[in-house]
Amino acid sequence: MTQALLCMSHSPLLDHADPPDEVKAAVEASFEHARTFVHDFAPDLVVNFGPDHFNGFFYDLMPPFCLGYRAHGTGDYDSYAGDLDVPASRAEDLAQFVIDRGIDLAISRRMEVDHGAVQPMEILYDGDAAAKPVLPVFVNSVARPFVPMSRVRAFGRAVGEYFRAVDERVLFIGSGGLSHDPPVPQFATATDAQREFLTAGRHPTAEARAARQAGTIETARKFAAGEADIMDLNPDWDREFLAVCRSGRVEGFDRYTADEMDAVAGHSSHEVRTWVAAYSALRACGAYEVTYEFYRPIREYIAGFAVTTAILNGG
Ligand SMILES: O=C(O)/C=C/c1cccc(O)c1O
Ligand SMILES: [Fe+2]
Repeated sequence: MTQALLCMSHSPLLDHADPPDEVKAAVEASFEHARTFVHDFAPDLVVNFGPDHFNGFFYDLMPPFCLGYRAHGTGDYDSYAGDLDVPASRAEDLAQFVIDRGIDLAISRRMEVDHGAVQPMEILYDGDAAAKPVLPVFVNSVARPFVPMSRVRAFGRAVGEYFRAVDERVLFIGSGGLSHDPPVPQFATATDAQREFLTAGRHPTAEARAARQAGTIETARKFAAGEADIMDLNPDWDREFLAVCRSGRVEGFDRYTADEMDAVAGHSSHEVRTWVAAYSALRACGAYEVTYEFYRPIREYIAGFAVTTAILNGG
């Protein structure tokens, strides 16, 4: 009975942008480290805290957290398109446990997950996000209103408490960029057409999907060339966030507020909520130590890009 953690940034631009060779090599080395860590740990089960970018979750019904009893990859940006291997009765059991602890967790019997959720599993398992049994956990990271970070922490803690006494090797994954501000529309500033998409844009046409993706790819190209009008990455903010992860004092996450994150780290910096949930889950299992940390601000990927691993002390 043991637990471990892998938190990493994702970017749909990994295969659609061309950073300098040295950057690509450094990122690939961090992925190789993650693979070795996870393969050595050999999890029986993965708990995957992931965001969504208006591919699976829309404003017609937007929960702060949702556990999938079944899940299917949307295949956006050529990401994994297929069913995940979700142990449904396990998911039902976890949901009841978490709800009994006062967390209003939503559930889905037909969840759709996008690149943000599946990319770590794809990187770990040679493109196969169904390679391991996984409990897919959506953490709202792009669509206001956001719950306070203390609630994300409480949610992660409840998930961790469930696994503390379980006789299995459990890997908590958190998937999200640190500071970044990709061109995902905000409801408050969106056009009517964008608002309709944000509310009910599920299953777009191939043309609509291609246009969206081409827009992001072009923004990334311009951002790397210093020509895009999106907010810059914030390496200082990223390093401070990583320091809280490293400290083991997960209460330190509570000081992050949505308004300040938007202002200094970009509208998608909320993806660190997946990290907060994952680190809080691990902390609920015991004191931990961060065993690996990689960080680069990478404009080509529109991401403060980090990879960390952690194990329980003495683990
Ligand atoms: O969903 C999109 O169109 C863009 C997503 C994106 C871009 C850059 C970094 C990320 O973490 C993303 O999810
Ligand atoms: Fe993302």
